[in-house]
Amino acid sequence: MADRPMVIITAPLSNQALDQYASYYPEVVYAPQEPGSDMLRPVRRVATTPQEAHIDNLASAVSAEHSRATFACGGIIKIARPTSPDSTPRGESEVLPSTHPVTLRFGPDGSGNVLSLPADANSDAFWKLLKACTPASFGRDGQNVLDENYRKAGKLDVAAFCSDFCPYTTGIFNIVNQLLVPSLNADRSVKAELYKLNVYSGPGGMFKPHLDTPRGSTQVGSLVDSLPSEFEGGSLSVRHRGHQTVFDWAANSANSIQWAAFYSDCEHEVHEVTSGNRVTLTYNLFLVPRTDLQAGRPHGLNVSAFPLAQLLKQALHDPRFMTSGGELGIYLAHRYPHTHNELSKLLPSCLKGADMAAYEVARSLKLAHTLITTSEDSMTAFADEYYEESYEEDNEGNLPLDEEGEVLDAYGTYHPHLMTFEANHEIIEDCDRSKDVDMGCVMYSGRFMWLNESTHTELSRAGLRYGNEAALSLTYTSAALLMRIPTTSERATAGWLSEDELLEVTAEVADRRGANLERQQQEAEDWEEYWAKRARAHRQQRRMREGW
Ligand SMILES: O=C(O)CCC(=O)C(=O)O
Ligand SMILES: [Fe+2]
Repeated sequence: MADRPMVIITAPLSNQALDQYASYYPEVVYAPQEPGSDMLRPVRRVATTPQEAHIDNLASAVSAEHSRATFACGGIIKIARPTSPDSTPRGESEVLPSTHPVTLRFGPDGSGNVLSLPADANSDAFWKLLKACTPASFGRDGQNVLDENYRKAGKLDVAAFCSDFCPYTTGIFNIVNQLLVPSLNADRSVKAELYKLNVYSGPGGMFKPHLDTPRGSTQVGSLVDSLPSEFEGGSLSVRHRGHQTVFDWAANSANSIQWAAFYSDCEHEVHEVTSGNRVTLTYNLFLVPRTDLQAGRPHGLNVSAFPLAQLLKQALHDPRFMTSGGELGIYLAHRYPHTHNELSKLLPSCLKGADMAAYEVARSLKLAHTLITTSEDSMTAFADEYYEESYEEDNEGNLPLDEEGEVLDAYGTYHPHLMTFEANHEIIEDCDRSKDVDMGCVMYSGRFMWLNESTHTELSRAGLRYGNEAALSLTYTSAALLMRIPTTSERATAGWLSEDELLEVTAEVADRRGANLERQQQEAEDWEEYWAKRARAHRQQRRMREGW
């Protein structure tokens, strides 16, 4: 096949699949998928054509954006105690921000009792707080459950307490805003809404791995403030795409407020509190329109300065890049809450970090683009149904299929969303191309190239089942951005290429096609056999993973 399938980065390969694969791509370098794993994956392919060089460059720009993406941040604010200046070393108090002790009022009407933290854990006021708390439930399989093996904590709902601690005045909020909402799009900001007071008491207080249940489509994250109250243990681990940040607050717990903020799609857990009381305020972080813009103030980022934008531009100018057009795909770094079939409504306004950067790049280059869901859970049922009805007739053979008609990529890996994508295409067949983006669908062109891998299926499995509240109608989904790359002739019309460049590449392609026809046929047969084998292995893996 002269046109080798152009999918560049995808799921790991098993050793078994390697031999066959290597005969087609001898230039690939393989490395273990993770330390100790016997699964290997291609990590570097030496580009042999201009087309491959563009794809390599774009892929590394995407991975750089993703790895830089900040998913959690945190800090400390000392409690200044004017009555006992010695409790805070001099030099330190000058450098670190400080605040006053925190006053809590709680009780049925939020005002019956008063507790000022820090306080003696054996004091009456402290005991009253512990007594006022009720056991904290969490969401499991759509139900609110109390299970002390999964979460052992007390809680006060927001209506049952008030406090004079404010994340806005202490500066926490500004940091969260700067770090978690990149200033790409100057008309957005984040707002914190107080959610609960929790007490994790030692020994035993903890909350096992979970994702915070999204409480609205604009929720982007959570903020936890640990109030001054001494405890041991109780560290908070936050994970995202194989990276982990641990917030260990025990050492400074007695006399400071310590905080952490993280994106909603980060799995996190509170490790066991071994002694003392870990008292926290939790806030939900929502995206809101920014209101502090000043007329004439420069805002917004120059998107064309992104490496991805520059490289993509170069590629579009090159007549040898994706000659017959296609879809360039980027799996998003974050997951987003959405209701079924409503992804396009909620996104892109909620896109975060690297995802937003990629989206803005597509937009600024005026490439048709869309966001598709890639979560198996929500979409396979739809895809299967579609397949039953009409997939076979509609498929032109552009994508490799296994014996069951599942869509595979060039490495034989099953991508459920490709099927979904087909289905979308069918449904919007008659619609106006210019409306594709609004409708959340894209014309199917038969060519997909992925610039990165989807890692979400492996990560945060707990998040699918455990939330901090029973899930309502919202769930998290993995998603991908697809950009439609125009064919060379479309690019010539749009001014990306000159007529001469176009003629040159058209002649080149015609020559190559003629000379290689016979070899193409042989290779196509080999590929078909390879895909069928790979699909069998993949299905077996899936069955094993899902315990069929
Ligand atoms: O207390 C913490 O550090 C985190 C609590 C938490 O994950 C939650 O309330 O959902
Ligand atoms: Fe949580």
